[in-house]
Order: sequence, then structure tokens, then C-alpha cells
Amino acid sequence: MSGRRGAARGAEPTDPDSPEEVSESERELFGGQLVYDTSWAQHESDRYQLNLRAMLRALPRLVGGAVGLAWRADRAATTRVAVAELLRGVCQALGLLGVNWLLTRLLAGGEITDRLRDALPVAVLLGLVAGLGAVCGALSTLAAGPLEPKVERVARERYLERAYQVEMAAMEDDDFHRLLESAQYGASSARRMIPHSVAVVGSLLSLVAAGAVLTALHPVLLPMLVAIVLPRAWATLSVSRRRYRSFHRWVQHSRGAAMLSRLMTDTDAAPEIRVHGIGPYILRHFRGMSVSQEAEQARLARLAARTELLAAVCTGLFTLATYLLLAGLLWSGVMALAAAGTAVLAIRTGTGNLDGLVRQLNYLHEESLYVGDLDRLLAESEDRRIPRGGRRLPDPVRCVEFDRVSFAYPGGDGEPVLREVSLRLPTDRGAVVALVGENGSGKSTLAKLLCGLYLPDGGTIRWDGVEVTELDRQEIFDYCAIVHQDHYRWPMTARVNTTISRTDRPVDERRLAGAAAHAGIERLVAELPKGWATLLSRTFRGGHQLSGGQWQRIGIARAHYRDAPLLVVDEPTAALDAKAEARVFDQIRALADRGQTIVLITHRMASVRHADQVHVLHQGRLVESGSPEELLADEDGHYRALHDLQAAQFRPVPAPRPADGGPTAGDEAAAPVDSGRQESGGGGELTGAGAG
Ligand SMILES: Nc1ncnc2c1ncn2[C@@H]1O[C@H](COP(=O)(O)OP(=O)(O)OP(=O)(O)O)[C@@H](O)[C@H]1O
Repeated sequence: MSGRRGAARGAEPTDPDSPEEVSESERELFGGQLVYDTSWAQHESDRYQLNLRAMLRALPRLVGGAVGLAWRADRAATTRVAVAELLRGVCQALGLLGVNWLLTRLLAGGEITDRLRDALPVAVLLGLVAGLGAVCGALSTLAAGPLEPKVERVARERYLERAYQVEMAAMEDDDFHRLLESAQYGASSARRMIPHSVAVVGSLLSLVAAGAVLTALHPVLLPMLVAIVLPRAWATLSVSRRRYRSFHRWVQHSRGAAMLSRLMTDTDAAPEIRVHGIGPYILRHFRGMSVSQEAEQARLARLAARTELLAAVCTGLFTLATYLLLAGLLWSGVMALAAAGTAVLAIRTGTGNLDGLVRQLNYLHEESLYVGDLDRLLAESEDRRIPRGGRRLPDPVRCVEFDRVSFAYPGGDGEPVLREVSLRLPTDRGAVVALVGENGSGKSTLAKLLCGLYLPDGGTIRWDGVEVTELDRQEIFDYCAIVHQDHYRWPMTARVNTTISRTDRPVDERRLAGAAAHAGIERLVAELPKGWATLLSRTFRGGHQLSGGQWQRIGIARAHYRDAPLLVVDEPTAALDAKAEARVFDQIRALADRGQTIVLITHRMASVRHADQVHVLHQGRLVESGSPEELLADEDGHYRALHDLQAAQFRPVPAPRPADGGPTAGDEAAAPVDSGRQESGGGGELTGAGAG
């Protein structure tokens, strides 16, 4: 239940030994048992089937996989590790054989001085071999040390590359996303596979040496060696299997507890925690959930102690039987004393190696499951990659046409979000094209399809007559810039936050200054503690926190810095004050007048008045298109209805009539509902337009 992979791992409770009850805190806070869907984790069943035979069968594949990864990361280091380990194994075998030879000499008949003289060169040779083995071990460690992080980096780079190269549709697909989550552990597992593989190979070589020596001494000794180790191997696997099941059974519970502890230190939650006195409540439940986990740990410890005790008894009995057998062989004269001494040494070495081998194999197997997830992701993402290459974008692009475009989000309920939408977006002359409609009507989705983030499920999108699927998607991305209400707040400097929209070339200071002027952030930047170099994140020391509106201006500057022919502005002013809002819309108009195409998504009907063309979406369908004046003229239209609704908010609020029926204050002066709108100048005009 360690947090090693806690974030994404989980499973249905499957351990028959494990108690099923849901903790009180889990029920109260999360509405029941926290369970993670593991349909994606195909290795779960593998893991539960884990047994010694299956593991040994998988050995070549596991070690081969690790060697393959290491080879890709650094061939020279991999070769060095392999050679050093091989030599170390040979040294161990020679060492055992040498001991046998030495003992035979020492225990042979004749003068002790003669025997010692005979044995001396062998002893020296043995020392040299042992020294060489130690040097090989050190060389292997030396080469494996830097190799491990390289393997992790190479694996993680492949993972990250795939993460940003796949279609948005893949990112939204639940199954793919879970695979993405699970595969993130593959890189660190790949790193850990290296020392485990080295240890497995080392143990195997030593084991072969010990086995060969034992078989040479007496054939019955080899099965005895295996019998000594088997109970311990069984115990290791049982304990590990139980731990693994418990980990999956409890992982969501652990995540829940970890989330509670994070909440207590969360800056956003801090005011409510204090004012509403939530601290003791969360702490109580954190304790409740932790206590349940402690009980589970105690249960596992009890079971492990029982299993290990049983295994120790069996091992003890088999060891006793082996030594009795050796004594019998000695007593009957079948085996010489020297050979018996070597056998004892070989048995001790062999049991140690076999024990280590089982443990390392167990680790290796577990890590390989996570590396398997990474392999599966790499294979799967190949089919879901944004295609590279394709036809070049026409130059200039005269228009983008949507022809009966339908679209449903892959992770959604299957209901189309856009239904047979047909519209034409001129891009050869500057224009402001507004998309309006109620919440959820599909405006942002349409804009995302326009930018090539998604492909339509039905119908076609054509850029100057060429279907989007035939075009080089990277060129479409290059053609677009987006200002979004919730644009990403990179935890980096103000400079990076503005220039990150054009990372394909070095920062252009003049362009940066222009973007700052456009978004009106020059003063803001000048007042930041380190100007453009100020870190905009409180996560790190010296970081600075901006307000929502200030962030929004940074987003506007970012889009301006990108300087793309097509600019999508999705609710750009939601967090801006009235003055800044009016400025943004003026600038949008100015950009269009200079030749840029602006797709404006907004609920502020006052700002739509300056658009050249308006498309009204309703429940995923395009219901009206035309100039603002044309649409306003249709008294039964959606646009007119939306417009009138907002206009009504700016009508004077009648003051309560005095009891004597005299004149009200409202008769003289209307009280505006939203003084901000009045300041922006939009309110009064909107009312007028609505009335007209
Ligand atoms: N990533 C997504 N996955 C699944 N469904 C989505 C996703 N994004 C949006 N939707 C759904 O698609 C529909 C249209 O959403 P969209 O964001 O395009 O609407 P909108 O007109 O821009 O709304 P708003 O004015 O509230 O921003 C909504 O029902 C929404 O729940």
C-alpha cells in the first residue's frame, strides 16, 4: 500500500482474504467504497496468477525486454554491464571449484607441510579469482549506475512524445487515458528492471556454478538444494501476491486519504477551511481512513508472519535432511571429507542465490507489467497519432467551409454535440465572425474543429476546397491562435507565459513589447518584482500570483504574440473589468480591419454588434446566420431573443412607489443594474438597439 504507484493503480476488491467493509469515512465523504475501473489494466489477472513456473517461463522475455531497453539507451554501458556480470559469474564458479580442489589437497594424506605447499598456489589463484570477481562486480555497478537513469529518460521521453502527439480525441477517450495514466509508471519500472535483471543474471550464473559443483559431487545434492529453497520461494510469492492484491484493493482508499491531507494544505481551500471550521472535520476523516489502512497492514503482517514461519519450518527440515544425507554419504565412504566440505559451501551459496533469484524474479516480473503498459501505449498511440505530412495549406487561404459537420466527443455519451452544421468562414479579408448561443450549444466545439483539434464524425471541413483530413495538420495549427477564458497558466515566468505560443523561434523582443501593448500589460509587467522574469506561480519561492483578469490579459498577449492569421477568441473578457473589456473588443475590431480573421465566441451581445457575421447555434445546430442587423430584424429569431434578454437587464429598475402614490426616485433617475456595462458604453447602446 505504499504510495509508489498509488495515483493511478486500483482494482476491484479481489482478494478473498481481504475484508470487504467500506470505512465510515469513505461512505460519508465519497458516498461509498472508492473503486477504480481497471478494465485497462490487462496485467492484473497475470499478476494474480503469479507462480514460480510461470515466472521462470517468462524469464527470458523479462530479461530480454530489460536488455532491449538498456541497449536502446546506451549500447556501450549495456555491453560493459553484461561482460562484467558474465565474468563475475565465471569467477564465482571458478571459486567454488577452486575451494573443492583446495580442500581435496588439504585433507589428502601426507605431510601437512607438503599439503600446504601444494595448496598455496591454488589459494593464491583463488584469491585472484575472488579479487577479479569483486572488480567485475564494481565495474558492473559503475556501468549500471548511469545506465539506469538513461533507460528511464529514454522510456519517459517516448511516453511524453506520444502523449502530445496523439489526437485530442484520444486524450478524451477514457480507455486511452487510463492507459496513458498506467503507462506513466513504465519509465521508472524500466529503470528498476535494470538492477533486477543484473541481479537475476548474476544469481543464475552463480546458481549454475553451485549446481554444477553439487552435481559433480553427488547427483542427489542438486534436488536437495532445490527442496531447501522451494518453501522460501513459495513464501516470497505468496506474501508478494497478497501484498499486491491488497495494494489494488486499497489504492483508492489511500488516494482518498492522501487527497484529504492535501486538502488541508490547499491554498484555494484554506479560507473555507478556516471560516467554516472544516479543519477538524477533515482531520477526523483522515484519521478514520488511515486507521483502516493500518488495520489492513496489521492483517498483512499477520499473514506474512504465518507464511514465513511455515516456510522456515519446511526449509529447516529439508536442510536437516540434506545434512543428514551428507553425513550418510561421508559415513558410507561414498563422499570424501573434502567433497563434503565443498558441498556444504555450495549448498550455502546455492540456497542464497536461489533465494535471491526468486526475489529478484518477482520484482522483475512486477516491473515488467508496468513496462508492458508502456509498450501497449506506444503501440496503441501509433494508430492515434495526429498524422504527419499531408497537403500544404493553400496560400492564401480564402475560406474555410463546414459542410453538414457532425461531431460527438469520444468520451461523451455518444450524443452529437454538433449536428449537420454548414457555414462558410471567409479568411481572405479581415472579418469578425461571432458564434453565439446558449451554454453548451457547441460554440467552443465548433472552434476546436476549425483549429484542427478534432476531426468531424460526419460531413466535411474544407480549407479552400481541400478536405481537412488531407491537409498537413501542423499547418492548420500554425494558422490558428486561441485566446480562451481558461487558457493555461504555465507555472513559469511572465515572459514564457507570453511567448510560449511561438516556441519554434527565439523570443522576439519587439514582438513581445507589441503583444504587451496590445493586451495592456506593460504597467502590470513593469510592476512585477522581476518584470518579465517574474515567476507566475506560488508553488515556488519568489513566485507571484496574478488575479484572474491579469491572467486573462496575459492570455490575450500570448495569442497576439503568436500572430496567426486566424484568431479564435473564446469568451476573452469574462474576467476583465468593464474598461479592459471595451478595449479588447475595440482591438478585435482593429485586428480584423487590418486583415486578420477573428472568430469571436461570446455571451456579451453588446460586443457582437461589431461583428461582420454572426452564427447562432442552438443545441448543436446552426439555426441562424447573418449580419447583426439582419438577425436583429427577425423578431422571432434566437439572436433577437438572446439580445432582448440581455437588453432587459439594462432597463431602469423601477423604485418602490411611496405609499402616498407620489413620484418615485426611478422616475427621475434609473438605477443601472450593472454599472460596469454602463462604463463600457455597451449597456446604453444595447438597450437602445434592443428597443429599436
Ligand atoms: N471534452 C468534452 N468531452 C465531452 N463532452 C464535452 C466536452 N467538451 C464539451 N462537451 C459537451 O459538448 C457540449 C457543447 O460544449 P461547448 O463547450 O462546445 O459549448 P459552448 O456553446 O461553447 O458552451 P459555453 O457557452 O458554456 O462555453 C456540452 O454539452 C458539453 O458538455
